[in-house]
Amino acid sequence: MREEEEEEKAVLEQIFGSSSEESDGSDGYSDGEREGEWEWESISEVKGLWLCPNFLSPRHQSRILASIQSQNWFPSPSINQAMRFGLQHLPSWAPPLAHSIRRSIRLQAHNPPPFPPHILHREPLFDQMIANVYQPGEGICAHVDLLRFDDGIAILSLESDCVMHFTNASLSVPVLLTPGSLILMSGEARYHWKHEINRSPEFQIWQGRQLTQSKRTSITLRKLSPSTP
Ligand SMILES: O=C(O)CCC(=O)C(=O)O
Ligand SMILES: [Fe+2]
Repeated sequence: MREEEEEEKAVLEQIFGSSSEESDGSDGYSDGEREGEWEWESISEVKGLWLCPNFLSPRHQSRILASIQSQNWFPSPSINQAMRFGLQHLPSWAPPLAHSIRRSIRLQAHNPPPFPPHILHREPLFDQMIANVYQPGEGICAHVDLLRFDDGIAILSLESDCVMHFTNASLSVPVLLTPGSLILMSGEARYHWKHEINRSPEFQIWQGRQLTQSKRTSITLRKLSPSTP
């Protein structure tokens, strides 16, 4: 095994556990420890929006955060975003994460599934990543992701709870994003609804409860549109 491959394997094992520990033995890496926790919920008001509240264990969340820190993606408070384009430039934990997303969807018999088959089976599932860091009070304005990105977007939340609102012309639908949760957007949710996080008050309210704000990190995984030059 080449040196880089060994290094890669070590990083993956550090983040996701060794394959002998957690592999199902059939299709490579599997986040075996988590499989019982994966429950996909459809957000019924927003077609194409799905939430898996316990996607990543606290241990796996910490390992991803430690990897981000060790690679110094955010060397100063003024830098709050890191982007990677191209499969070969994604962090080593991103492909296993994509694999787990696929596996979690295949394991559940939802109809329609959280990602439609043409997205679920594309290769690669994602080739672009953006990591965002939000300090307390910071969020993101209502937007639809750029069309240079294809359908089928995943957002992993880390460190702090927040409420994300999905809005269209007449409705605003709040969704609680807890650390370790993952949302998937496709179709209408991706193209016809805006998403936004307003943390400008010192707290957000979820079902009458105040959510304490602290630093939040999110990882958005997308696929570049085929037409992108
Ligand atoms: O931080 C988030 O959860 C959302 C990020 C987002 O919407 C984006 O990067 O387009
Ligand atoms: Fe977005």
